Amino acid sequence: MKIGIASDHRGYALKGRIIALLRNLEQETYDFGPDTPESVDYPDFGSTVASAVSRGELDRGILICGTGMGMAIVANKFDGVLAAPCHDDITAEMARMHNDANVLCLSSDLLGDRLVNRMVEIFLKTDFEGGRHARRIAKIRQYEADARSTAESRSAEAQEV
Ligand SMILES: O=C(CO)[C@H](O)[C@H](O)[C@H](O)COP(=O)(O)O
Repeated sequence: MKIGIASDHRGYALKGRIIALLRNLEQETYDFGPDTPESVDYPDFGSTVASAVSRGELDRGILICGTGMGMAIVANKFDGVLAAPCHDDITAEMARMHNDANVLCLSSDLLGDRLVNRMVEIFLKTDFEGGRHARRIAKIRQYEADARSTAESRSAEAQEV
């Protein structure tokens, strides 16, 4: 699986540990930064992984900030991205089974290393259940398509001034 990972400064150390885990699991892993633990803004790094997932260049993304919430908020702005801030093995499993999440958002401040390892493995190996859940995801995709076509028609209406 092609997996992209990024963090902010708070998630920098955990990013390194997850990259080592992904390599052990023989996943094709791409580090989207940052390269140092200096303070950065999570939208700058979350957006790089989210846009690559949106373009179909990555199968999955993993984003880490202090709580996981900022990364989830930014990642969900990108078409086709279903980013889930998960807190334990159950939310990681449900994010895949029911929500077909393609981006896992983790908290560096609140989760222990063993739990994070378990969550990452669950996130990678759990299949989407489909069925009634596919109908619900299709509705979310429709909202994205509607927003896209509204934006496109507004820009088509724009007059030169
Ligand atoms: O986005 C967040 C809140 O959900 C993250 O926890 C960030 O890592 C945090 O806001 C960064 O804050 P800092 O005080 O600049 O370290």
